[in-house]
Amino acid sequence: MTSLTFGYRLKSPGSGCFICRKIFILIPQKIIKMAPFKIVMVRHGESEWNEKNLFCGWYDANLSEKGKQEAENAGKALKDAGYKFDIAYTSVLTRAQVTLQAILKGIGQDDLQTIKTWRLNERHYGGLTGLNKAETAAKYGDEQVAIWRRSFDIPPPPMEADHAYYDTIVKDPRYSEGPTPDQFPKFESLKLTIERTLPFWNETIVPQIKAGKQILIAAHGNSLRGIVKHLDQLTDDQIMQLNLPTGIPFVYTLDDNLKPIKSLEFLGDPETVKKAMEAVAAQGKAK
Ligand SMILES: O=C(O)[C@H](O)COP(=O)(O)O
Repeated sequence: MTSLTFGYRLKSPGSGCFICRKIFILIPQKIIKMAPFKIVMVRHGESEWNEKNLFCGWYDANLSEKGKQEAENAGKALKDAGYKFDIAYTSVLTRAQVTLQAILKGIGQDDLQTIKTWRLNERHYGGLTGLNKAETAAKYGDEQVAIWRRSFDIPPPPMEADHAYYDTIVKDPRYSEGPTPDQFPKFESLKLTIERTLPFWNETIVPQIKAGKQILIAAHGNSLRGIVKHLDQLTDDQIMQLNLPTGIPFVYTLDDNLKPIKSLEFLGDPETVKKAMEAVAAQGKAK
């Protein structure tokens, strides 16, 4: 059944009152209008490796104490704004999943259907994984680190088989169902990240949006930057400027063609969001 929806919907189609259900049934298909759609995304809370300022990528860092608090706050912000979801998507990495669980607990939806996929993982930081970002900038220069962190298509150096975290990542059983060995990255630029995130967005998430589902995605700084670039059709230069803060949910309002009517609306005080974004940008500068 399809619902007639203008503005923000708090319940899934058909879950409303008897009269509303009747209206859904009686409205002829051709005048049914679904848009605007809303989708909520959130970067995980601060991880223990964010706290230590280490390139993390596919290393499975836990949330720091601050990150757990951020995740709880994100749940509170969504609860206060009245959000309920029909389905959630996250990566296979702990920091995103724990953030999602804290949010779902906060909004009273602990048991929400959740899909986990490696395609929403953080970008793979290759040979930089485990290095301190400020120390790397001191060694190679702020400019080089900015290129590694934020250029669209220049990747970091590969993670070779003798890298300290190679086995931990490549042999991790969570990847037994994918990526396949030839898909398994040794490094990723944002461009490469988008190449594995976008098929999941298009094939799995888009049909759910179009079906009128309320969706929450808890993922990572760069997998989400890829989705933002795609939605807002940002140029390769424009996306370089975007730094997503940890643990602050943001909302996209999309039209029938899934073009943004409103982009990146953070559920947070603008000054706090601005400072958090600046702090992320500054992580790659030598002290
Ligand atoms: O993987 C990481 O190190 C971070 O989660 C994202 O890092 P970045 O902001 O340096 O791209």
